[in-house]
Amino acid sequence: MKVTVVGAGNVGATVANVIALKGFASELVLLDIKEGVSEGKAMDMMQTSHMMNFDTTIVGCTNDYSKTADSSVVVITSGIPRKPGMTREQLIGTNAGIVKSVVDQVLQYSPNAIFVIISNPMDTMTYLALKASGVPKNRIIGMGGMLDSSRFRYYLSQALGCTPTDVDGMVIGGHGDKTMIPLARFATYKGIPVSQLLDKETIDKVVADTMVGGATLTGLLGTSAWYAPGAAGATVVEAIVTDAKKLIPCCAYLEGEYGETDVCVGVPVVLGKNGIEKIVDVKLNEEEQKLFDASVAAVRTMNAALADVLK
Ligand SMILES: NC(=O)C1=CN([C@@H]2O[C@H](COP(=O)(O)OP(=O)(O)OC[C@H]3O[C@@H](n4cnc5c(N)ncnc54)[C@H](O)[C@@H]3O)[C@@H](O)[C@H]2O)C=CC1
Ligand SMILES: O=C([O-])CC(=O)C(=O)O
Repeated sequence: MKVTVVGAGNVGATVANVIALKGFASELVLLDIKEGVSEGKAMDMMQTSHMMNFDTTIVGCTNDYSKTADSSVVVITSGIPRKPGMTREQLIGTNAGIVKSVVDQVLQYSPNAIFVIISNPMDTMTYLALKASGVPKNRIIGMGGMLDSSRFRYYLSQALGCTPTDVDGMVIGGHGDKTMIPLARFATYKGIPVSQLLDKETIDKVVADTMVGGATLTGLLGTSAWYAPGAAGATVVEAIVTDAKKLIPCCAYLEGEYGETDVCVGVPVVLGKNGIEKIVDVKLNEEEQKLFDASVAAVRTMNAALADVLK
């Protein structure tokens, strides 16, 4: 299957590299507007193929959408990242125009593509991609929850003194410093509820650290993170391309689920060859539902800023 990644910066190049290493795509196209960068990164990755044992053909191109024709999945990472002290929401002014123009151009050559939106503010960019394109809702997926859940598992493992692979946990809601909802009530260590192993104060700190996980890395790196975001993007693509029916929290368009309509926000979904094949409506308790409603309200406020782009 052919996969395209638009934006060959930190996140896009990492998504591409992890997809190649995983070996599930036959062809991978990397596209950027910066002359030569995609071509150079594609060539550099291809020169690792015999060492890393993958057979994916990676092609780089400078803004040539004909090379992306007939892609099954298109990942959008184009746009600016935040700098220390900024919120993701502050990127909307620049990124909305970029994301809309990329979606339009992709559709000219891949009318049946499934989109995975990564550019920030991701929930609003996902809503924009859906509204601007008219593509059915199952084919527009925002990536945030996979990454946030992975960070949640990491912080839980640090608190438990174990490996993150022994921990399960999910983050829903918006992909923002204040809108994320790590579902501590459902988090487990090898099936044991973490509430039996960690005190409330420790769990509260894990939740707070998870919510600002991206901001913490931005403070350390001077730009936002890419290894975990890249791996998370590739994991979402893998579930679609391999028709894996995996349950992964993703940003999805809601039409009544969780009591919300006309908004894209993070919820657990089943991913397969049709993109979002099912939204799993988890029974939230009163406190979690309140957090979810507040998260959706914040995302809606952000979406209102799209009025001009969507005209
Ligand atoms: N949803 C999520 O979980 C995450 C989202 N992000 C977001 O992903 C985006 C990319 O981040 P980075 O890769 O770190 O930034 P970056 O600056 O390293 O790369 C962005 C790339 O997009 C390219 N670009 C800009 N306009 C373009 C256009 N019209 N067409 C094609 N390419 C274009 C740039 O030339 C650049 O190479 C940011 O908006 C960031 O906030 C980052 C991490 C996680
Ligand atoms: O923090 C950022 O701006 C980038 C991002 O979405 C993340 O790493 O979670």
